[in-house]
Amino acid sequence: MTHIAKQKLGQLLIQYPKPAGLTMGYGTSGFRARSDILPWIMVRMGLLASLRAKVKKACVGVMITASHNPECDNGVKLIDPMGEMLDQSWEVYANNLATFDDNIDELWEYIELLMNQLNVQPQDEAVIALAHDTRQSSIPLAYVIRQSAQVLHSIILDFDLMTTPQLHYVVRCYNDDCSYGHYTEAGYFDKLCTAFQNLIEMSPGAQRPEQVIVDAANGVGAVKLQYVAARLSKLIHIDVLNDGTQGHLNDCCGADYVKLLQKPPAGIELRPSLKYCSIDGDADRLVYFFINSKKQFCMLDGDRFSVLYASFLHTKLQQAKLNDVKIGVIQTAYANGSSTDYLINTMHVPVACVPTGVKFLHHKAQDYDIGIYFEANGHGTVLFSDDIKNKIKTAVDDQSRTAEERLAANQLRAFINIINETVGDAIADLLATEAIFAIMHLTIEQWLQLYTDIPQRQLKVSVRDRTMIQTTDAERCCTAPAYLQDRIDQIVSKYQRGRSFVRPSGTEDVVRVYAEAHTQADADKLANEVRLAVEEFTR
Ligand SMILES: CC(=O)N[C@H]1[C@@H](OP(=O)(O)O)O[C@H](CO)[C@@H](O)[C@@H]1O
Ligand SMILES: [Mg+2]
Repeated sequence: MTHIAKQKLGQLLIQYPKPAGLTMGYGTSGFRARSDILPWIMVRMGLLASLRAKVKKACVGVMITASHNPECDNGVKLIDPMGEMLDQSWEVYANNLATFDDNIDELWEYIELLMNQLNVQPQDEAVIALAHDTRQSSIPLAYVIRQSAQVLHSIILDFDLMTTPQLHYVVRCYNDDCSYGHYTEAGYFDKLCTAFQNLIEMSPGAQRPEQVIVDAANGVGAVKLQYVAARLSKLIHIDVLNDGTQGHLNDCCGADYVKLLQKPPAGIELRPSLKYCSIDGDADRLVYFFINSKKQFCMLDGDRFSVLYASFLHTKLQQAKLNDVKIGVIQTAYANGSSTDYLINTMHVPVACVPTGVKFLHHKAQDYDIGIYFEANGHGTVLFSDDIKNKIKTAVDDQSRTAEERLAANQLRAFINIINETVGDAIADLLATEAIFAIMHLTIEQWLQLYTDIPQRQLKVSVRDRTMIQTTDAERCCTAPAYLQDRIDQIVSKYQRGRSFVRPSGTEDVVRVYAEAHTQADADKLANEVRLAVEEFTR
């Protein structure tokens, strides 16, 4: 049996050779690169997913996507049984597997060593949930995963075309005996749409949600949103633009484009008093935007969702008389300084700062009864502890409570069911936000007015070797190259409300520069000065 498995793997190594001299690492969001150089890494990841599933005796997910990257790129990320990102300790195995060339004896020896260490057998059961985005390269890459996972006798559940958060959701449901929902796409839509409808219908005086126009980045989210739009058409008017019928994936559109360039997607003429959103290529990010009466472009990013959700949840907890609930917001260094200030000093909500990457935010959010996490780019969700879920459920059924208290508890329960707790989910976040607008009678302008962003600028710098840049303190302080941080401090000190940091990207071959200052001109100037310093120190 082992002999046949080794032989099959040997054939895959010949069929999908590793390009000479190529090194790759499991970054912020798995492996990502130009799609034509990826098949060999899929061979390794099919094996890794199988081993993980055997060890956990549970289904694990494999998602083929490069999210907001250009269409020519692709990538692969693994999903752990509870719908979380792959445990960090396993990134080491991913990286080790990626170092092997196409020598079958050496690779097989390592696989056997791992199986020994992990105490699993090739014939142990393994179930892998596989899905992909709309990229042309995705289906062939998913096929390589399938072939390689079968070497170790894995069973493949093929979910075909899905958003990343949908796959996280179905993996969780499959392993959770469906207590989180049914492990199908229909189950996913059912849970979210029913909860949205319940929340609106149970809330007296809720306004009918206003029309929302969504730029779907020409990606997988377009198809899925169209389904939601049709299903909820009596309650909310969702229009989908950039639906993939004409433009290219993420090309001058999508959440990353809008957030980074702080302008609307190309070709969309914004009309006053309408509200717009952009999602990204795998539909796990969301940003809102509109044009104000002065014809200025206004954008609401991930930081704004944290504030909105914290405020809604806080209000409902108070109305439900559920006290002593530990709410916290988790941000990264990219969060606008004004949002952090508003959360801490106006809303009195504790804020934690962690390194970039959803895995860090998600992990930290588990420390709270209600942990709200968002990256500034619009990726985020809310985690509710079992304890708070039980308290809310008990409050709903508690006849000794007033009708108002029970209603608030019921609204919380419906809100929890809209949210995809496994990972940030653009569709879930859109429905949650629209429900809050309707219940709280809030307009997008009022949401924006809660605080004023400090002007900011992000730049990408191409350097010889981005790993020369090392950081600490949730990436806010640079430890290498020596004296670069001193230089940054010196530059920042010249600017009113200045703040800046640099870090190597985990998904692109660039160093990212972030800068904030009192005016946009100053933020641009500060970012540029820091860029020059990075170039000088990495020459
Ligand atoms: C500044 C920024 O937005 N960085 C993004 C980006 O990571 P980088 O490591 O910065 O390339 O892609 C990640 C995956 O989508 C996302 O988690 C992260 O927030
Ligand atoms: Mg994404």
